Amino acid sequence: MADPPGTGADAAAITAVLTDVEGTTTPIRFVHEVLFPFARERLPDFLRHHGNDPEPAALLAAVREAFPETDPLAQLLRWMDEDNKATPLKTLQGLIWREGYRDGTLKGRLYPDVAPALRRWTAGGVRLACYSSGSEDAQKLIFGFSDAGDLAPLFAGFFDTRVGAKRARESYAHIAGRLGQDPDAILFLSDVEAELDAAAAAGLRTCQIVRPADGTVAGRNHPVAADFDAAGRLFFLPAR
Ligand SMILES: CSCCC(=O)C(=O)COP(=O)(O)O
Ligand SMILES: [Mg+2]
Repeated sequence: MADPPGTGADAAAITAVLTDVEGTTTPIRFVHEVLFPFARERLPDFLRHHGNDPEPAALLAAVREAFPETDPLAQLLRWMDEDNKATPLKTLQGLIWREGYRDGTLKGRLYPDVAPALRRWTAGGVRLACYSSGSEDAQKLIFGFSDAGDLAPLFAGFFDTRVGAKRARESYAHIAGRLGQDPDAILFLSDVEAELDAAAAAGLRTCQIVRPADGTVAGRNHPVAADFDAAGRLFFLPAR
């Protein structure tokens, strides 16, 4: 049987892996049942205590500018209800999670295949980067305070919605430029087909991670792997 497109021994070597978080490295339930409620519960108190600190104040100003008629706290809570990926909300969530990771209340949850694969791939010379709607800080925290130890030093880059939307081709072209890699030497791993379509349109190689525990449905347009071990085998990533 033919190899799926972009895979197989004759395909160009992968020199960088770009990974999504929710549904790819991390169970969707952890994000929606632990991280999001944690930030929602603490948001009013956080703004009371830190609303005048420079970073939160600038984020509140951005919310006010976008919705001058609405109380910023109400707008942030509405975005949370909608799982809206608005940059000020995602940045504030990261600031609130930081307190939880640092005081030991939160620990970043990763699927068990993720940390060993990331260690193998980077030890074998592959550059690793993350692209999530969660803020750059939130990404550093989930990998830095993960249940498999501090994995943040394995990453050469963290990218969030400030580079653009995850379903936009231009975002992936921008990330390839920032990583200094040819797009077709970068493998993007995600559970979401629309994100993979955008990455493929920018010339990146793609693999859909279809985690049974997350109920991900396999699409038709991209090679599919059930976990990082299978993705590594499909794309000849370093195996030891
Ligand atoms: C970086 S951990 C928090 C993830 C998050 O806030 C989120 O919205 C999930 O977005 P993703 O792009 O990783 O699906
Ligand atoms: Mg995802």
